[in-house]
Amino acid sequence: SSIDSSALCPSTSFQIQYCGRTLEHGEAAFLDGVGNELGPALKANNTARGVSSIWEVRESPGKGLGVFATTLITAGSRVMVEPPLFAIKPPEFIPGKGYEIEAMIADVDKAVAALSSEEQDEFRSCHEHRLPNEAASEHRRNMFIFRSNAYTLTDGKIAMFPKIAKINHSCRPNAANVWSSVSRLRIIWAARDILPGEEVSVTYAPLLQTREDRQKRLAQYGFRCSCEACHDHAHTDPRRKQMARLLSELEDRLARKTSAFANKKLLLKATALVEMLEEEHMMDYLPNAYRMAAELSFRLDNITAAEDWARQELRLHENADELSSASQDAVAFLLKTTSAR
Ligand SMILES: C[S@@+](CC[C@H](N)C(=O)[O-])C[C@H]1O[C@@H](n2cnc3c(N)ncnc32)[C@H](O)[C@@H]1O
Repeated sequence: SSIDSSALCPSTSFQIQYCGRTLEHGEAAFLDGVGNELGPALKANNTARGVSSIWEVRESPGKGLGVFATTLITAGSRVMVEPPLFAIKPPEFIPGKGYEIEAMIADVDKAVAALSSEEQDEFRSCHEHRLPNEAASEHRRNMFIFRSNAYTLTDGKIAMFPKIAKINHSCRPNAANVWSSVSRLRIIWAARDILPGEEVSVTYAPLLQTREDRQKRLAQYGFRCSCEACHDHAHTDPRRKQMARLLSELEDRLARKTSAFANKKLLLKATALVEMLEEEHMMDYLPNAYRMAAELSFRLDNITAAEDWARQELRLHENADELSSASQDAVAFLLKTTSAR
């Protein structure tokens, strides 16, 4: 049997950060050193050891376990920060077919065997989804757990984040899920205020798709999403299609030279896209939309507007990690804009 690569990547693949990391190793010793590298905000919320004053893991009706806020988690603040427990290099990915499970089983078993017994317990506490034709035996259990929870990395490796793996999916998630290749940490931050008792959610599928397409992807995890965006699909599907259309048109046009006339029209579209994304707190797409509005303003010689948009982009990247390459890239853009004054 084989796995579709997307099944190992419970999130959209926006830009460099999403589902992607330049992972080298997942060392537990790194956990304690995290705070120093990432600054005071992260130190306060560093939950890598799973001891948190701001969230707890408990039963989520119909979803198995889930992560719940125990206090108000304000928009923009970090919910969870975790280094990889381990990562493996998968066999070759065959387009349209996926990875050969058989070829991965030994590597996953070996990686799990190398963990401490505490870490093995943590790994085995993660959800295991098997397809109906996959026998209920101990054999391959590690592989099934891995497949149900791990994230694909940009360097081709696949990694396990057992605490973050307890977060359930929503097509209107309240948290953003970002990999910082610089800090080698996966960071979950609040896309909007998360109220005490509210479940924390991330997305396992690209959000700018119709309900039907999202459900197809989510079926790989053995559930059917019943979030409010899915319920309300008559309204959300056309909006998400419209956002996807705007995004692809803007990306396409901005990759080329544009006239001032075109820039004015495109800027209106970028602003409309930003508004729709902001309404739904879609943090996977917003930084890109802000950047496009900034770039168009810049092309139109409106430096003040370009700076404003660029600052909005930077703020979102910094919510995750001010040291990330995305933050640094946004700073570079802002500097370029400012020096054009
Ligand atoms: C990465 S795990 C999330 C944590 C999991 N609930 C647990 O008990 O460990 C993914 C699994 O959680 C469940 N799940 C996640 N989001 C869900 C949702 N929106 N509705 C129903 N089940 C969901 C599915 O069983 C899925 O295979």
